[in-house]
Amino acid sequence: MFNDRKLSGPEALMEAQKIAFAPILFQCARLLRDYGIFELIYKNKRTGQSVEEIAKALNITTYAVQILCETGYSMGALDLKDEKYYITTVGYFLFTDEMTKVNMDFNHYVNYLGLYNLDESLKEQRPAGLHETFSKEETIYPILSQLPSDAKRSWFGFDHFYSDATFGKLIELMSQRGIKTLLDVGGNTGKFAIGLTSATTDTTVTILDHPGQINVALANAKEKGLEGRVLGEPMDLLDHTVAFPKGVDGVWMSQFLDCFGPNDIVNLLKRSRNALNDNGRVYIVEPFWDKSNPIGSFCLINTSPYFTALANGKSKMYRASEMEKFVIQAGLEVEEQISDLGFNSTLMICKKA
Ligand SMILES: C[S@@+](CC[C@H](N)C(=O)[O-])C[C@H]1O[C@@H](n2cnc3c(N)ncnc32)[C@H](O)[C@@H]1O
Repeated sequence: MFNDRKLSGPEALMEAQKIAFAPILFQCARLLRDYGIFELIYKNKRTGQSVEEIAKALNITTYAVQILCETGYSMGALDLKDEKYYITTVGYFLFTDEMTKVNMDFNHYVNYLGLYNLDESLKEQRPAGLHETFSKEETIYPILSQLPSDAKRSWFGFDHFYSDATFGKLIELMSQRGIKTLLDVGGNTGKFAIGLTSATTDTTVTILDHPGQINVALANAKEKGLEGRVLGEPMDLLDHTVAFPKGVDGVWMSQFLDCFGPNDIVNLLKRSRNALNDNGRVYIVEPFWDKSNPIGSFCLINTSPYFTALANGKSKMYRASEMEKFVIQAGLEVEEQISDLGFNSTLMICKKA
């Protein structure tokens, strides 16, 4: 998928340099965006902008403009002709594309410093980057709502960008299934629970998550007049001795199982199976990277090291074929798979085997 084009030796060596200098390109691209340089050059796309014009318009030094624009030129985001900078399509996407923006913010504010500790994280199977930057907790999840404001905004921005893109279609699908009782495991700030209960008259959704997230979800539900239909049970979902509430029509897990390693996934699926009534189903929503387009696969594969260094040291973005094995190990079987939901997501509907 990624290596179809044959490169000449010099082209391959240039690609290798882009990787070797990736952190520098990344930081310069971010500041070209955040200082408004890309936008200014775009607005003056016919005439181009000199270093002096950019420095004057944005009230920054000519030295800063030179440093950032020269790196911008080297990465293919800017063109330089007759001492004037012009924006390229890559530069245009770097400051206008929403996916690029959430990825960049997530990588800067959440991942950048902690990724320095990827080595120990991999060897010691713990999020050493989290421990060096934000918290000594075992995983990032209990402290999500206490992260520094930029990190918190970027984490939730990243999470919501990818799940919001699927929720419209998923709510439409799920509201037609006649579900009365649903557990939303890892329901986060309640976006799906609120969406589904708003689209139906008799569905009740119980969110299982850390207390910080449940409090936010219940407050959000109350604001929409949905108290009593969106409920919450705070729990540490990694404590596999605690059963989920039983006799439900469905267990919903959206962008949740990728937060765990294989053993925990199988245990969570077993507990989900035990919660179902006879006709109940487990609904898994994941952006599997083997079911995605090349841009989606690239983003998903490169999200995995965040799980290693910052989130928990054990999990990753999975392939659908890996998840199918976990489903079988938990005594379930895949009844139906619906792909191409929003941003490369797949809904896997599972019943008791
Ligand atoms: C990536 S978010 C997914 C949120 C939401 N389902 C969505 O589709 O956007 C994972 C959620 O799982 C929760 N979570 C992860 N590990 C947990 C644990 N051990 N106990 C309780 N909640 C946990 C997190 O707090 C977070 O709300």
